[in-house]
Amino acid sequence: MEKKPYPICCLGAGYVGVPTMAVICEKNPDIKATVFDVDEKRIAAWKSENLPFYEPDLEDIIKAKRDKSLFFSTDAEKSINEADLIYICVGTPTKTTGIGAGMGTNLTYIESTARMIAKYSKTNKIIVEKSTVPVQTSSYLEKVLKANAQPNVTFEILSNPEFMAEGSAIRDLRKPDRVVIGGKDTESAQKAIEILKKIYCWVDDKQIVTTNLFSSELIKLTANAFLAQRVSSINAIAEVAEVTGANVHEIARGIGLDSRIGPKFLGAGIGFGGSCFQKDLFNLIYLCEWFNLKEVVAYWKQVVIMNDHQRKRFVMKILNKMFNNITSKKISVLGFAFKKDTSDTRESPAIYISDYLIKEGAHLSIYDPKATKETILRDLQALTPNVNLEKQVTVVSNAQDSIKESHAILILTDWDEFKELNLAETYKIMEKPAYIFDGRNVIDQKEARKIGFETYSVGTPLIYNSD
Ligand SMILES: NC(=O)C1=CN([C@@H]2O[C@H](COP(=O)(O)OP(=O)(O)OC[C@H]3O[C@@H](n4cnc5c(N)ncnc54)[C@H](O)[C@@H]3O)[C@@H](O)[C@H]2O)C=CC1
Ligand SMILES: O=C(O)[C@H]1O[C@H](OP(=O)(O)OP(=O)(O)OC[C@H]2O[C@@H](n3ccc(=O)[nH]c3=O)[C@H](O)[C@@H]2O)[C@H](O)[C@@H](O)[C@@H]1O
Repeated sequence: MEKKPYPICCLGAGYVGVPTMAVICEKNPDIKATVFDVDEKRIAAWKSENLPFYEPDLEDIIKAKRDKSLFFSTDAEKSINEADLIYICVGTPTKTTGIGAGMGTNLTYIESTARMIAKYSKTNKIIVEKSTVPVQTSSYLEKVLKANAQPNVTFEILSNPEFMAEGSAIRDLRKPDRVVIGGKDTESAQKAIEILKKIYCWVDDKQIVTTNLFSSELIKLTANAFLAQRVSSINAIAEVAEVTGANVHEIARGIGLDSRIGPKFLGAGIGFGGSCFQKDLFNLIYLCEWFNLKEVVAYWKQVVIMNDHQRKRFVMKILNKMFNNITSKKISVLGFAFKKDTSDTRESPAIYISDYLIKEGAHLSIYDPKATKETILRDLQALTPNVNLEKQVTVVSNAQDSIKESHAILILTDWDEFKELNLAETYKIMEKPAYIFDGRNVIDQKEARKIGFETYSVGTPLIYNSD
C-alpha cells in the first residue's frame, strides 16, 4: 500500500518560502507541500513559466516538483486545514509609521497568519516560525492562536530561523551550516522538534542545534548583526587604507587567514544591501531600546551609520574626481541588484547611489543582467516621487549600450560578466577622460590605468586613486 505523504504548508511564497519548500520536496519524497500566498499574482507567476524572481537552480526544482509534491495555492482554508505542519514565511518589514517607525518590526503579516491558522485549523498543528522576528514573537503568536483556536485544537510553536542567502539559496538549503530549532521544554514541544528534525532528513544531526524559543529567535538576529558588522568593519578599514596607502584587499587576506577571524565577509565595497541586514539590525536595536540598553543600542547603530557613510563616500569620490560637475553627463551604471546572482534590488546600495547622482543632474544608463526595468524605475521613483525619471534614467538590456558615450562607469553589483569586460574596447567607446568607479572590486585597476582610464576602487592605495 502506498504511504500517505506528510502534508505541510507554507504561508508566504517569497524568497524564503518557495526555495525552502522546493528543497524540502526535493529531499523528502514523502512530503506534500502547499505554498499559500495572499498575493494572487505571485501565486499565478509560480504556476507559470515566468517565475516571480531569479534564483539559481530554483527553476529546475520547481519544474521537477510542481503539481507532483509541490503545490501553489490561494486557498487559505484548504492549504491550512490539510496540513499537519505549517511554516510561517511572511515578510517582517521595518515599521514605516507610528511609534518605532523606521526601527521596530511590522508584525502585521505575522499576526495575519496566526489569525488565519486559528480560523481554518480543525486539527492540531505544528507551527514553524521561519520569518525573522523580534525575540518573544513566538509568545505573541501563541497568544493569538490560543485566543482564536477552534474547540479542542492545539498548536505547538517552534522557531526555525532561516540562514540562506539570496543567489545561493538552493546551495545553502541543500547544505546548510546548521539548522536551528527552538521549542519549549515540554513533552509535546520535544515531539514536535523530532518531527521537524525528520523534515531536515538530509542534514547531519550534529548540525541541528536545538534551543529554547527565544534563543532561537535571537540567534537569527545575532547572526545577521555579526555578518553586517563584518562588512561595516572592513569598509571602515577601507577608508583608512585609502588615506594611508594600504590596500584593503591585502588586509582582508592578511587577517582572514587567522582562523579566529576567517576569510568570509571581508569584501570591502559600497556597503551591504538586501532586504534583511539593515532591517534585522533595526529589529535588534529597537529591541535593545525597548529594554533601555543604551550602550548596546549605540554599538549596533554604528554598523548602520558606517554603511550609510560608505555609500555617500563613494558618491563623494565620483564628484571629487569629476570636478563636481556631472550635470547632464551620461553615467553608465553597471549592476543594480543588491548582489550578484539575484534579481532582488531591495535596499540595494545602487538605489541610493543612483539617487544621489540623479539629484546632481546626471543621466544614468542602467544595466543589470537580472533586475527588471520596472523594478529599477520603481525603486528610484520611491526615493524621488516628484522627479520625472524619464528625463534622467534609461534602463538598457546590455552593458555595451550603457557604456557607449558615457563619461564614467560605476560598477555597483559584482556580476561575473563585469569581470569579463574588455577594458580596451570599453575605453574606445567612452567620452574622455573616461572614469571607472569600481564599488565591488571587480576590475583590474592596473590594467585599466594602463589603457588610460581614471579609476577609483574602494579601499585601494592612493597610488591608483591619487588624481
Ligand atoms: N530574503 C531572504 O534571503 C531571507 C529572508 N528571511 C526572512 O524571511 C521572511 C520572509 O522574507 P522574504 O521571503 O524575503 O519575503 P517576501 O516579501 O519575498 O515574501 C513574503 C510573502 O508573504 C506574503 N504574505 C503576507 N501576508 C501573508 C499571509 N497572511 N499569508 C500568506 N502569505 C502572506 C506576501 O504576499 C509575500 O509574497 C522575513 O522575515 C525575512 O526577514 C530570512 C532569511 C533569508
Ligand atoms: O536573513 C537574511 O535575509 C539573510 O541575509 C544575508 O543574506 P543576503 O542578504 O541574501 O546576502 P549576503 O550574501 O549576506 O549579502 C548581503 C549584502 O552584503 C554585501 N557584502 C557581503 C559580503 C561582503 O564581504 N561584502 C559585502 O559588501 C553584499 O554585496 C550584499 O549587498 C545572510 O548572509 C543570510 O545568512 C541571511 O539568511
